[in-house]
Order: sequence, then structure tokens, then C-alpha cells
Amino acid sequence: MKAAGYTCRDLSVTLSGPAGERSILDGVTLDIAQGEIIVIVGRSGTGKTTLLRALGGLVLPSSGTLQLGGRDIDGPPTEVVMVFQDYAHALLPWRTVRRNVALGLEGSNKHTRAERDELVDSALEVVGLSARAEDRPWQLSGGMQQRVQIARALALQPRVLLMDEPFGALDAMTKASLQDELLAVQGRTSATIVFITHDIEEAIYLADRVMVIDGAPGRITYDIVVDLPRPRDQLKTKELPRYLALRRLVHEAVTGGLDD
Ligand SMILES: Nc1ncnc2c1ncn2[C@@H]1O[C@H](COP(=O)(O)OP(=O)(O)OP(=O)(O)O)[C@@H](O)[C@H]1O
Repeated sequence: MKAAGYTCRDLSVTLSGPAGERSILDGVTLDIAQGEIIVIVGRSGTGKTTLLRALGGLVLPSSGTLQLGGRDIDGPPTEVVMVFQDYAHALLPWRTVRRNVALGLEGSNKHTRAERDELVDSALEVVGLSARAEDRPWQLSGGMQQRVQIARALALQPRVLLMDEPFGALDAMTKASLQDELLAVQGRTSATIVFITHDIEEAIYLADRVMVIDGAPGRITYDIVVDLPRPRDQLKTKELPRYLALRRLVHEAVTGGLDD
């Protein structure tokens, strides 16, 4: 199996907008080990999504190097699956939930039909939608539609999962249960996960490291190791004094209140 860690050195991304070329990211250097869970936080417009798109090969660096598993990224790598917040456009309305989840598996000859069915069934179970498998997406609530998109990503058993605020629109209970399912799946598959959120508690709960992006152009201003024990627990972990200290630290790093 190919290693699926990132190496990024002095990455810059320039995009063209109405006012001409703009530097969106500048001087981003990071290493992400295979199997790590990295959560990116930061103010709006600092380049979090742009960094995730670069990791997914959807945006190419203007300068610097960006490698996955030791190879330069020059387009979307096959081992990477991305999940966006925009579930409304991610699902095909004429397909059932089951067939939406199966979408990414269809073109591949990696699995037999029976294996594909099993992957789809188990992904639907993880997100709690087995009973809605024959519905169409538009018959589901927004939160359920987002869970279909997540099931589709999980069914592919990716080596790398890039997730842009995937739980942002979900109610607190669903969000907590999907956080736990994501951690459980990651524990089984050792996927590398890069996850963007605006929710600091979610960031600390999930992460091995929280990276803060700030500035214009954006750069990584803090890289905070989350030294909390695993498995994490929604109640016990959040009562730990270390969790509370990390919450304060990340909050201050995001709002610019840290003296270092
Ligand atoms: N395709 C594009 N072309 C030109 N500029 C872009 C493009 N995509 C994003 N930008 C600009 O890059 C900057 C960073 O955007 P990005 O979406 O990466 O930030 P973000 O940190 O993810 O923001 P948010 O937290 O609000 O989602 C913004 O100023 C945005 O307008």
C-alpha cells in the first residue's frame, strides 16, 4: 500500500480574481504523516479551503513543492477523496441514496459486485441511513444528505480524506455521532485526514494536530499538538483539564491573542 503522507515546502498559491492576480497562500510549509488527523482552523478568507484544494490537486502551487507519498501533486491523486459542505450539489437527485453512495465505486474494477454492495451497506450503516437507502436525496433532510455524501467518501475507503467543514450544517447530536464514527473509521483504516472547521471544540476533539492559518496571503501561524488520549469520548475528553487548556490555546491562536 502506498504511503499517504504530505510534504509541503514553501508553498504559494496565486489565483486570479476580478482585480487581477492575488496571492492566497504564501510560504506554507508542513508535513502530515500517514494516518494523522490534521484539523485546520482560522478566520474566514485566510485560505483554508484553498490549501485543502491544493492538497487534493484541484489547485496547483504557484511556487514551492507539494508532495503526497513522495510524488509531486499535479492533479487529483487517486488515493484522495474530498468531502465539501455543499451537499446540495454533491448528490444526484435522480439516484437513490444507495446508488449515490455507490457512485465512486462504479467505475473501478477493484471490487466484485458483492464487495461493492458490502462497502455501500457498511458506509450507510456508519452514517445511520440504512433505512433510507431506497429514498432519493431530495426526500431527506439537509443533515441526512450530508451524511450520504460522507457515506460515499467512506465507501471508497480512501487513504486520504480531505474534508471541508463537513459537519458544519448538522445539529449537535448528529455532529457528535459523526465525529465519533469518523474517528472509529480512521482507527480501522489509518486514513490520513485533513479537516477544516470553524468549531474549535470539534477541532480539538478530532485532531492529532490543529493548524491555524492566518493573514492575507494566508500562512500557518500555529501548529498545536493535541496530546489528548485516544479513544476520545464526548464527555470524558471534554472534561479533561488538558482539553480545556487546549481549547483556550487554540481560541487565542485563532483570534490572535497569543504572545509567543
Ligand atoms: N477560485 C478563486 N479565484 C480567486 N480567488 C479565490 C478563489 N477561491 C478563493 N479565492 C479567494 O481566496 C481567499 C481565501 O479563500 P478560501 O476559501 O481559501 O478561504 P477560507 O479560509 O476557506 O474561508 P472560509 O473560512 O470563509 O471558508 C479569499 O479571499 C477568496 O476570495
